Amino acid sequence: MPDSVGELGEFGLIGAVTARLPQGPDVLLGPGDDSAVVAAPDGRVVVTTDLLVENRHFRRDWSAAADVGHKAAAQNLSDIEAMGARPTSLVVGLGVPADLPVSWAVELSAGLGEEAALVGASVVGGDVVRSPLVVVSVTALGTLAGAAPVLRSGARAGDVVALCGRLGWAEAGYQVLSRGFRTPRAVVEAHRRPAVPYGAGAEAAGLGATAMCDVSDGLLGDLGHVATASGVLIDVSPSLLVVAEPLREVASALGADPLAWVLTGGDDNALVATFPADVELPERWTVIGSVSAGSGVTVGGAEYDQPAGHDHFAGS
Ligand SMILES: Nc1ncnc2c1ncn2[C@@H]1O[C@H](COP(=O)(O)OP(=O)(O)O)[C@@H](O)[C@H]1O
Ligand SMILES: Cc1ncc(C[n+]2csc(CCOP(=O)(O)OP(=O)(O)O)c2C)c(N)n1
Ligand SMILES: [Mg+2]
Repeated sequence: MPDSVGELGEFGLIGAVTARLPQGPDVLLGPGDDSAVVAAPDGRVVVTTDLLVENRHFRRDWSAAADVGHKAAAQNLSDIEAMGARPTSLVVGLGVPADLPVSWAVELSAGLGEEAALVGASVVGGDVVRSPLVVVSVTALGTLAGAAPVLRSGARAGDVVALCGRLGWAEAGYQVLSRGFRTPRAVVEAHRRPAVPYGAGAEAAGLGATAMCDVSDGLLGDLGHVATASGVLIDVSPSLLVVAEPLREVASALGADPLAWVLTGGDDNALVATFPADVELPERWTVIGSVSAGSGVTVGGAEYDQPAGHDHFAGS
């Protein structure tokens, strides 16, 4: 097989990336025709899209191709989870330079398929195009299986705020990678591949979550969207947040504040939801704050005076 995608050509590349994509039970027709066909017995489709651009979301010298595939899938699958839905399928728009090794594109595609398979979802189609940088545009479809979607707008005064998943890990990884280090491995891996708490979205919906979103830009920033959409004040209690040991270790080596990474670091794709106060939460959900009348997000009752999370156009 030729080494570069340019030598292989468009249709050779499509053949190579679709060769190893297992198809799950929701797929009626997978890759190969003009469109795919996916079952939606519920009569509604949950759909979301997120774009990953080389050097903005990942670097090829920091992440392997499979890591980028896992990340691109995870970032979209977590948005489906955040509606209280179950992901069923992904379609992938892939822009690649002509000199990209074929193996890189194939491993990226395999990473997408493997991450999707963690929730029983499948890559059902896509597109390839020549591009000066690697660009991965993923659209995810999901099903609510008869349930109501959990919106950002449903939080009510008196609710509790609960978190499922890790926060601050990817930011710690980004900080060490930015300084040319490759360890601690756990945080570097967290930057490369988010650990989405699959199934927790539908679980939260079943427990009566009133509002939910995934934390892609940073906890305070994303809770800000919930507070605004719901017309409430959300307070996060810093004493209820876990600052894991690897974060403390990295922060002390870099002279940084690990709590700031937990509060504002992006890329972890945890789920945060509000629930009526009498909810009984499974172990993987932790109460981290409360909802009251008012507006905005506070930390321990006080305004937070640093940027609340990632903004692609901040400082531009
Ligand atoms: N270019 C766009 N055209 C239409 N809707 C968009 C566009 N970009 C973002 N949105 C919508 O705005 C909302 C917020 O987007 P974003 O912050 O990217 O959400 P998320 O963090 O869940 O990916 C989403 O509902 C998204 O679909
Ligand atoms: C090379 C590199 N630089 C910086 C970052 C940090 N970063 C880039 S985008 C982002 C936030 C999440 O991405 P976005 O496109 O805003 O996703 P969405 O909120 O739409 O899901 C973060 C923390 C990174 N992951 N990789
Ligand atoms: Mg988005």
